[in-house]
Amino acid sequence: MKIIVLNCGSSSIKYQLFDLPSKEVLAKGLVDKIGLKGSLIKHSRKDGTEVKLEGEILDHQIGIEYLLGILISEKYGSMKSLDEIQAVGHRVVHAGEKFNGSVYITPEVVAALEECIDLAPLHNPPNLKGIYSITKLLPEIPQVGVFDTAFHQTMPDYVYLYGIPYSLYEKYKIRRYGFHGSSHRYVSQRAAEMFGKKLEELKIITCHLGNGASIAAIKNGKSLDTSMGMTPIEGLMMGTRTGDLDIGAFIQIMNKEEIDIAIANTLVNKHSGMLGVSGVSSDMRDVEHAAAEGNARAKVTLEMYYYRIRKYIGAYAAAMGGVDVIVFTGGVGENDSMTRYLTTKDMEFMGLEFDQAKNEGLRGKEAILTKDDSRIKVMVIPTNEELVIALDTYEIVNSLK
Ligand SMILES: Nc1ncnc2c1ncn2[C@@H]1O[C@H](COP(=O)(O)OP(=O)(O)O)[C@@H](O)[C@H]1O
Ligand SMILES: CC(=O)OP(=O)(O)O
Ligand SMILES: [Mg+2]
Repeated sequence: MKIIVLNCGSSSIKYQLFDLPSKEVLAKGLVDKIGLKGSLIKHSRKDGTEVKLEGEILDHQIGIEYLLGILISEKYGSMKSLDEIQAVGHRVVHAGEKFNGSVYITPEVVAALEECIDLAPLHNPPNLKGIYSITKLLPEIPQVGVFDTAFHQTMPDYVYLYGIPYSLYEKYKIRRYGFHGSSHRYVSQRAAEMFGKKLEELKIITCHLGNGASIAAIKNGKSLDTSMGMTPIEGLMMGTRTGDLDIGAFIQIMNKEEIDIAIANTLVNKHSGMLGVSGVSSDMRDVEHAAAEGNARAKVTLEMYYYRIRKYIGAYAAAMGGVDVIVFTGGVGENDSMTRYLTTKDMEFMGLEFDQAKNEGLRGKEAILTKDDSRIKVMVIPTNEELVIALDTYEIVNSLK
């Protein structure tokens, strides 16, 4: 069965064409700078054929028309006709309290996701544009929604409630939801396989460190807690997002700078985090480079970044009454040996014996980074959110038959 996986962001679409059940990726690519100057598609096929096409891509639907065109083109395509596509799976960031798993998309599901726009104003609108576009372009094809929030719906009420008047939760569903659920789910399952134990018997801390970053405490296979909250701003310091911030400080900033809600939102989402503190970049490699050249603000940015992760690891170990595995994933977690070392060193007191020889220089592949007799294992597991989406889509579409 051929399945397209779409991850529609505000100005980009990441896509992959899967063959299931073989799990083979037949093609993948990125439509970038949608609605901006210099929009383009980068596409690559299983056999290594690559192509970069520039064109006017004014909106998501045009972007999807382009990518479908490439998928069936004679020169770069992987299919003879669009009739070969049997399902489309979408990453949708926010599904509120309605869904604790992936679902077949119906008009009712679309309406429920539209209701979540206020909870994720930056993410849900482009995700929905992907669904609207496929509904128009391929109306007969079943679509499945795979939600970032779904995996964390197991969090108990004392974890997800904020200390605000309860009526605000009742009226507006203001509570913690958590994100990156497909990634936390995937790497925790892989960690159990690599450990050779059942997921239901393990206490796992998963650190998803990409541009957006979150940590989860997964006890007996269920998400107990995660660092992101109602929005993907809470928790770790990220590329451009603040992470945890005193609301009093935020009110002061709005007051002193005389900024409105829209600007304040941009400030905490796009101009903060590593970019805001360092003044250099939101990209870990650039900040590390600047720090190595002696840039003091870049150095303190890195220290802040590592420290927050350590603090959450300690908190989650206590919350779960112990930890068996700590997993690193996402662009930073998979590639950056310095981050892995500085966030887990000196933890012998809790039974973690880090092995720097195994860590140094390791990039983008599965590995265990602790000494063989270390009670707690530290692992690197490259995430694969697209595969999770493809597998869920496959299962749901098969169950419809
Ligand atoms: N070799 C590397 N060393 C350090 N950081 C890296 C490396 N490769 C990628 N990164 C970092 O990973 C981050 C992007 O993570 P990624 O998971 O790809 O992002 P996204 O959340 O957009 O999917 C960037 O901060 C980037 O600097
Ligand atoms: C929810 C979220 O933070 O997603 P991303 O990491 O893709 O920005
Ligand atoms: Mg990612």
